[in-house]
Amino acid sequence: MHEFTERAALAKALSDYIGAALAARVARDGMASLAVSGGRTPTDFFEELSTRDLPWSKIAITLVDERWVRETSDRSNAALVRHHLLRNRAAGAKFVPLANDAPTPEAGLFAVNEALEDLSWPLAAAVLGMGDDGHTASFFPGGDHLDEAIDPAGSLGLIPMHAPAAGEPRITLTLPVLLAADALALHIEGEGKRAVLVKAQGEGPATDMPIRAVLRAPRPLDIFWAP
Ligand SMILES: O=C1O[C@H](COP(=O)(O)O)[C@@H](O)[C@H](O)[C@H]1O
Repeated sequence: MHEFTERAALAKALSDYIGAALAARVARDGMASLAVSGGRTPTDFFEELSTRDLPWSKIAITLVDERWVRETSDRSNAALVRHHLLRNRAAGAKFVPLANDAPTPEAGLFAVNEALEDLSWPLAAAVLGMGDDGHTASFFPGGDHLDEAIDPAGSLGLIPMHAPAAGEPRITLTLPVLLAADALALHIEGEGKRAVLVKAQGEGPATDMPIRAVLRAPRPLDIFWAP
């Protein structure tokens, strides 16, 4: 657990952490991939990371999950990445969105999977967020494909998700893909999210608070929190 008194300090430390993972993978393989979350939390982190001196032309960025909306929607995680991360030095990175013009995630799944083949796998780094209901990525309580998505031995890398609290249809990377990342971070801010984290660290089914599937995985998870 990395705790900060200021959100700006968190953004710098998380950028150091992710930047180191990306640089190490580029040094080893000549390329690296990063998956980031959407929502409201990552804006400051994205803007800080975008200024870092990294080999961006060798780095591909995708999302951990996406709402199945057009990029003109203010709900689009891809739009958030384009506005706040793919700028400054990071403007040279390749971006592979998780949504396309198909009417549903099921209809668009094949094309997204094909586009993701351009990334280098496993991910060098993944940054997760967490909702107040304990969802992470689009692993929502009550999700129609939740069991498959959080199966650590599952064979799928990308899966559609429909859930009562999700707002719109979703598409998400699955747990095994996220757990395979060289560096895995959970980025949360505010006292409310900290209380949700403490609750998730207690007992109970992972399907009630799907972040538990990550917290209980046998691999390191770096949690970044600021008030
Ligand atoms: O819907 C989503 O929510 C979570 C949490 O978002 P936040 O607004 O509470 O930061 C996010 O991690 C996920 O990527 C997004 O699709």
